[in-house]
Amino acid sequence: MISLNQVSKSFAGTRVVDDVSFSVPEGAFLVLLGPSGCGKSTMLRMLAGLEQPTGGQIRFGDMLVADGGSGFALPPARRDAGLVFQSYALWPHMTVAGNIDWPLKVARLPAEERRARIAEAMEMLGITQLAQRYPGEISGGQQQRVALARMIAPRPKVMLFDEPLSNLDATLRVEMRFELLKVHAATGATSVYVTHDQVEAMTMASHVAVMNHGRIEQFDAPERLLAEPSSAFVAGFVGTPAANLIPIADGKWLGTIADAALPDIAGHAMVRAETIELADEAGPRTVSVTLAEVVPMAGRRLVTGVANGVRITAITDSTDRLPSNLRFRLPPAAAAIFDSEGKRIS
Ligand SMILES: Nc1ncnc2c1ncn2[C@@H]1O[C@H](COP(=O)(O)OP(=O)(O)OP(=O)(O)O)[C@@H](O)[C@H]1O
Repeated sequence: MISLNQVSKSFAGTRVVDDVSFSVPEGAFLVLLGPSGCGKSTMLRMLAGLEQPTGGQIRFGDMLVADGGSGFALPPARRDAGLVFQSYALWPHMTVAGNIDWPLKVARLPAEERRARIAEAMEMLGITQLAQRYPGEISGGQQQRVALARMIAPRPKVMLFDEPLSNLDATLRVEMRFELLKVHAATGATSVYVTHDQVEAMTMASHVAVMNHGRIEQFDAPERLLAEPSSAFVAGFVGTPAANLIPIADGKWLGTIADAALPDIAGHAMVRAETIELADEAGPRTVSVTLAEVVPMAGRRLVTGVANGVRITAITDSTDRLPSNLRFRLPPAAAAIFDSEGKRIS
């Protein structure tokens, strides 16, 4: 339903979005995931119509909304798209109901229809009892619910979210993820959600576009990013904990521990934390490490050690004794191999 064809964006000659193409079906929940500065907000702003691409086309269904080549851009108000930011941007002098009513007024809907839509949106976000309060009289989490209600009231076909939960505390953030998905499912809209938080992406998305330096590293279902990362960047960015990327050279782990199973190249081997064992004694594929940290996680422990300056994380049971001379035993085969440019080769 949303499709991008070779979309690029430059600011003063610097490309911040570089040749991006993908499409998602109607009703998808697409997450644009990547580190700060990778171009995800710029992508979202181009979808909203707040920025114009310098190259390529954006379509919502059959409707062309922007074409960098010809300079065509459908104005934001005619894209049937709603946008929610990190800052709630509510009108402080209007009540909750007034804020939600505002886009409906702008769209010149009849008063009765407006009243019904406000009630419906407040009901969906569980804020009916706040209708007559002012933004200054409600909490941050409630303000974000009002911002969401205001966005869905006009029933947009496309919902755009720019890190909408990052101002909320951790508990509220988890709760709001669920609320947001409920709203997404109830409206049937196609959503695009920007975040740098991979947990958010993994728990919410139907499709994820992992971005790095303005390009899409991988466009896939969340579980595929974990199971089959297409680059070292993706492997190191997703997962809790992310997989280890251990340098290899000349068929040796860390350039020092020979292993016939390793290819004779310089690059990185992906090794999942749960496949590393703790060892008391030296043996095949064991690496001496200096203990760096031990972190409890869901009844188990993440044990991180450093070997040759490389941090390696293993998962152990909480009851396992940590050897005084800590060693990690690497698995017989790496889960993936990446070349020196980070491209997956096996
Ligand atoms: N209006 C602008 N003029 C010039 N450069 C810009 C403009 N907007 C964004 N940029 C640059 O484009 C790059 C991508 O920015 P963008 O905000 O899209 O990244 P992001 O991935 O959303 O990062 P963050 O998570 O920090 O918001 C950055 O280097 C940024 O400085």
